[in-house]
Amino acid sequence: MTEALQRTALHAPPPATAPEASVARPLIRIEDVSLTYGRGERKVQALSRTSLDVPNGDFVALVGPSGCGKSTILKIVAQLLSPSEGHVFVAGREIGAVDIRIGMAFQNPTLLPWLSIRDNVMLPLKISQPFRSDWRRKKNGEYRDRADALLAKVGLGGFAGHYPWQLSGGMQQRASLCRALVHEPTLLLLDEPFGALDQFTREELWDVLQALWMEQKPTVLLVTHDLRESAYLANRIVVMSARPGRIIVDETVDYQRPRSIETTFRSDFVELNHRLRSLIFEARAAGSGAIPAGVAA
Ligand SMILES: Nc1ncnc2c1ncn2[C@@H]1O[C@H](COP(=O)(O)OP(=O)(O)OP(=O)(O)O)[C@@H](O)[C@H]1O
Repeated sequence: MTEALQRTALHAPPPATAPEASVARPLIRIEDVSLTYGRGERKVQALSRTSLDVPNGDFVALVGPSGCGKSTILKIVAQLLSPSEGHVFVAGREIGAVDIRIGMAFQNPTLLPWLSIRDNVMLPLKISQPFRSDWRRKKNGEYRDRADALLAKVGLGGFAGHYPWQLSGGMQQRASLCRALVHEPTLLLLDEPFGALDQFTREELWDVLQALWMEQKPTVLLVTHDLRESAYLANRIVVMSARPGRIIVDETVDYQRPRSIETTFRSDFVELNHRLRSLIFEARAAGSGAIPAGVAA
């Protein structure tokens, strides 16, 4: 077993039969989930018996080799895809049985070009309950104030009336974070939200996201290729094997918050990054879903 692997906590999901009263129920439980895209010769197995528990308010980063199924996990949790096998539970009930508010942000800010930044940010209030019922009554008052307050928090106070094309990529991504959080979601799904930004803008947005998370405390699943980003932002970093992906390592990150760029210069932060890097390197080399040498099944 490599030193990197020996030092890393292994993921061990609690048994499905654990008595509810004695175990804090996770907000999200992914249990033995497999997913295969397509059929016949075009079949691609993206996930293989993946299990993950995410407690309410946790901040979990998913990292792993390209194509290992990270975005597929987000899509399953967002109910855009159904698992081929296994189960997903939300607040203890099969996914779909409970309505929870979800916020999402992607690498591409996906703002609607014909709407102002404020109107883009207010969209979730227009389309999701319980806000939708009050849309007509509150859109020019409470909802507008809520969007403006959030925009001010991320440094876009003077840009509410601008259109997306009048903003830089980093500013658009700030607006997209506001849109993901304006309806105070229980669950925030982030798929490489800063992947297209330069390093300095990206680091600024880590701070923005950290501050918003500390204030609202949504449960976050963040997919990222940036290991520094995962260690800066998350409470836990979950490492996946190469496709078909499964979780091979679940590492706790307990740096005090708020973290700052100075945190990233600490020797233990740098060491953690090296360790994650070598894990992913080994997972890539193992390929075909094989578990890197030394990692217990
Ligand atoms: N709609 C689809 N149809 C067929 N195969 C798909 C589809 N979506 C994803 N895949 C395949 O499933 C595997 C997992 O894809 P996924 O996007 O979840 O990986 P990922 O870990 O997020 O990748 P990356 O890090 O490169 O963004 C990949 O091999 C991908 O090619």
